[in-house]
This record gives sequence, structure tokens and C-alpha cells, in this order.
Amino acid sequence: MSDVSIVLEGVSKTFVDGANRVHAVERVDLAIARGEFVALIGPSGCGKSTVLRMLGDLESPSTGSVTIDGVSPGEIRKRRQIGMVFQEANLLPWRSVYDNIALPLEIAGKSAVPGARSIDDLLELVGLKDFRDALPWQLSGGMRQRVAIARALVLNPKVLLLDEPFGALDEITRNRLNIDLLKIWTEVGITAVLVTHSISEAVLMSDRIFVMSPRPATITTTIPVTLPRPRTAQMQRAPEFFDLVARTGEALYRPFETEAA
Ligand SMILES: Nc1ncnc2c1ncn2[C@@H]1O[C@H](COP(=O)(O)OP(=O)(O)OP(=O)(O)O)[C@@H](O)[C@H]1O
Repeated sequence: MSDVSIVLEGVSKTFVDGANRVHAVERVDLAIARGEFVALIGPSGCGKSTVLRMLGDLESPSTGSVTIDGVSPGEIRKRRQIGMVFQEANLLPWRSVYDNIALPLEIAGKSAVPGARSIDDLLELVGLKDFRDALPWQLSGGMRQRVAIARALVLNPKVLLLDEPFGALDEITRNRLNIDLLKIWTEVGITAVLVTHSISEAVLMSDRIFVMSPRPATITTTIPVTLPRPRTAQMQRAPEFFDLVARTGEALYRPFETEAA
């Protein structure tokens, strides 16, 4: 299937540290289409980030297989086709916004990548054209995350992995950035995987939501988000939105309610 980008088959992960074993992920099967935006949501500590880290080749599965465009995450990372954004922007404090975005190019020893946008285009895309020469301390938290997004896109990746990228920001900024991220995603046309704790964020952003169980994480429910695109902030007040939030919440809280019953 040529329109499939990411495939996980029977993926489990157990961390072993001496006598300690943490069974984090249990038999996850997933297929994500090229250009799709999906969210992984689950209780704290269930293993969401571990799944994302396996996609980014920062961890490897104990069993099962992960492929991106038919090859391993390691191969995709070697080709520098994965962009990642974390909760912390991790910018180099002595480098300007422009130079922070340029860093992956420098590390790759390239001045440009075929098909990639120029840094000036990326600055425009993330709304930081006027902050090209600013240093990280001169930016708000939201602006720093915008830089991190531009930096993640500078090598023209095939996949964008987002681990709670706006989790440390206030709700108004987060909402604004989410809408802007959707515009960027639409314009770039990239496959995006978002790890989030926020049900409403998952609904606002995604084509599909994968609800995960408490650890060891497995996917208990897949919720297709039928809201039209482009998504807007106003949609968050529509009955369909509330309905999707309720359905996702029900799937998320079900294991705890069963436990308490
Ligand atoms: N490198 C590691 N070594 C040992 N245990 C680990 C490692 N990385 C993660 N874990 C454990 O695996 C489990 C899942 O962690 P993970 O970070 O994937 O959860 P999460 O769902 O993303 O959590 P949160 O929502 O709180 O960020 C946790 O119990 C964590 O302590």
C-alpha cells in the first residue's frame, strides 16, 4: 500500500535495567497513512513517548517491527527524514533564531536539502520573520516552540513526531499554536504523530486518535475524527467536537472505571 507511511506490527517494549524490568508497550499494531495527522493519548506513564521514541529511532522495539516508508526508523533517521519536537525547545542560547533553525543543516554538512524550504520561508511559515536575529532569551515560550518546529522541518522530513510540544504553555497560547501547527502541517503535507495528554487537543488536531491503555500500553480504541478541515478554534465549541471529546474520554477512562467498579 503506497499511501501507508508508518507501520507498527506487534510492537512490544520492555526496559531492562539489571534486575528491573519495565514492560512499557504491549503488542501495538498501527498503520498511519502518508500525510495523516494522528494522536496517541493515554494515561501518564503508559508508554506513549516510548512508542514515539521507537518511531524516531531513539529506542528499539523488544519484539515486533516498525517501518516508515518501508524501511526502518534507523534508516529514515540516517537519511535525516524525521523531524522531532519535544516539550522543551532545547535551543542553543548563544545562537540566533535563524542559526538555531540552521543547526540541523550544519550538522548534516549541507547548505540546502532538495525540496526543503529555505530558512527564511520557514521563518515566515512559523510567524517569526521579524525575530530572525533574536536570541532565545528574547522569545516567549510559544515562540521558542515555533523555532523548534521550524528547526524540525529544515531538512524536509517525511515524518513529524511531536511529544507534547505545547504541554508547558498556557491554554490560550497552546490553542493558538495548535491552529498554527495545523496550517503548517497542511502547507508542508507531512505525516504527523502527536503524543498528548489533552483530549481536546487530540480531537482538534487529528484525523484519528489512538487511545492507549495504562502500562503496558496497547491501543484499546481508535477514534476517527470526522470534523472537517481546516479546523478552527471555533469548532471547539461545536456539538460534534463535544461528542468526540466525550467518546475519547470514555475510552480513556474506561480501564479506571472498570477497576473501581
Ligand atoms: N529508558 C528507560 N528505562 C527504563 N524505563 C523507562 C525508560 N523510558 C521509559 N521508561 C518507563 O516506561 C514507562 C512508559 O514511559 P513513557 O515515557 O513512554 O510514558 P508516557 O505515556 O509517555 O508518560 P507521560 O505521559 O507521563 O509522559 C514508564 O514506566 C517509564 O518509567
